[in-house]
Amino acid sequence: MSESTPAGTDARDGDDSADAVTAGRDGEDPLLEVRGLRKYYYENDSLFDRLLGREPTSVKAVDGVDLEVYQGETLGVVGESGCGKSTTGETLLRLREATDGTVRFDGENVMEMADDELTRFRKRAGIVFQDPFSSLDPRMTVGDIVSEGLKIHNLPEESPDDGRSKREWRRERAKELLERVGLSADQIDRYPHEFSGGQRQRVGIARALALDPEFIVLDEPVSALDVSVQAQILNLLEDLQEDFGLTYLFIAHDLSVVRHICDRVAVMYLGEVVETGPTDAIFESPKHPYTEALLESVPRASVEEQGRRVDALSGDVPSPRDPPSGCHFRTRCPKVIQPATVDIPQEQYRGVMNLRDRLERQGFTADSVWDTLESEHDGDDFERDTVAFKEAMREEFDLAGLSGATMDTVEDALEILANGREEEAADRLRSSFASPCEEEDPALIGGEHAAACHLFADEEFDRDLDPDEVGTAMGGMAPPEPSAVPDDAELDPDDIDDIDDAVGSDDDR
Ligand SMILES: Nc1ncnc2c1ncn2[C@@H]1O[C@H](COP(=O)(O)OP(=O)(O)OP(=O)(O)O)[C@@H](O)[C@H]1O
Repeated sequence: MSESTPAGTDARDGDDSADAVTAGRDGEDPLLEVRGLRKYYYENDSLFDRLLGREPTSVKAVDGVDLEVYQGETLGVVGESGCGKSTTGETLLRLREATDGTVRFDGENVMEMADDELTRFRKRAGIVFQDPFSSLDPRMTVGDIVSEGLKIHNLPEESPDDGRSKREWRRERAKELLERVGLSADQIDRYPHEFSGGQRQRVGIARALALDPEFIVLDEPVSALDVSVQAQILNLLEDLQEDFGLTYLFIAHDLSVVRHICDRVAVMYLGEVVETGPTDAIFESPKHPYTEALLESVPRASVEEQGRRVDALSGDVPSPRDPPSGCHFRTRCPKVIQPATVDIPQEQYRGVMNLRDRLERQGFTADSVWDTLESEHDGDDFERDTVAFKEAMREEFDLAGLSGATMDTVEDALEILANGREEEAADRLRSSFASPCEEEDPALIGGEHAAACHLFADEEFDRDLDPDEVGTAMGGMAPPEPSAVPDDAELDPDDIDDIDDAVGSDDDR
């Protein structure tokens, strides 16, 4: 795949997708509009690599993202680590050059901005980074850190009328900003190491505010902080938004944080937006199985709730060096669609697909199973027993209890695998169990609350799915239902209010 792949060449960039993402606030143009954003990193791409005959590999960190953020709102971007959230934030600010796509800010194409235009954009759009420990230069005082942007932009343009030098003006401005974020002006000459994590993040926020921006990317601004300090920083961000009319893109992996600060949410998985909608809709009736699984993974407060917690997101996010074909989530999706010829319990279909994925993409070998069986064997004379091998595999992949032709195919594949022919075993499973989810990357459809999932591929979300169309293809599954929402996720709004009173208490100063 080349860097120059034009936007609009795959299913995700089709008309449906465009309709979905433009269905924002009625008649209002977004402050920030992102279309078909791609950022691929290239590895093994140096002259040295080429001399050694190594093929360059692309890491599709962001792969066709559409977003819009309206004036004064907070759009949350959530997803597990490695889904491309930070790369999206940094690329849309042009801190990284995009591989493809457009970003419009207040109607201007950011990707085409040069020199003065780009400088003006950088004043209007800022960023707060996740890690308050590494994002502040330890050799600079907080005053210099906060006023650095002013200096770079040569502000103030004219010397102040009151006789102060530009430097003195910047120092005063830094003091005002420190106070505005809940620190003391007296702390201006201190160094980052003299501050707590929460205080450092306040410094990072003051730095982002220095140029009077309209739009700020908040890249996991509270993830590195204790929960009580998180609430204080979230309150501060909300106050600042109100006072200065700020617009935020708020990146987080923690849905409980997003719920209380975001107006709308975009859920990312492996470089793509898989669901987007108003925050309440996302929490109360998630549509995408990935969003449902993320919600299930939100820590519950009460012991009772913890008992109900399920390990909804098993396995790791696949590598963006080799994303799965079709729907990227299909290798972990509990609702992956069965082909029309198969109708087995969904857990077992998931098990078959897990085995296939391990064989096809994760280098799973029969030898590793034999080694385990040997290590569990008591006596000296271990003999390879295919029956024991198949039994172990059935247990590992939830394959017990199958019957008929499905069982025959699985048993066949396990027999082939036991003989060390991994590729052939995968082929056997693929020929009978390939899912429609593997074929095409689903488009983001559904208007204001949109999802990219084959379960909804051709229809509006609120209709009943036609059983003839998906019928056995869904393995007897009902169409997705709204998930229970953990109302008591870690940050209760009441907690935030309570903690608000504590802002300014000694523990964070
Ligand atoms: N400079 C780089 N070179 C190669 N790959 C990269 C580079 N930067 C990021 N990546 C990869 O791109 C993918 C997306 O990374 P990104 O940091 O945007 O994800 P994220 O969702 O923000 O995760 P996190 O919450 O861990 O920061 C990851 O697989 C990451 O390893």
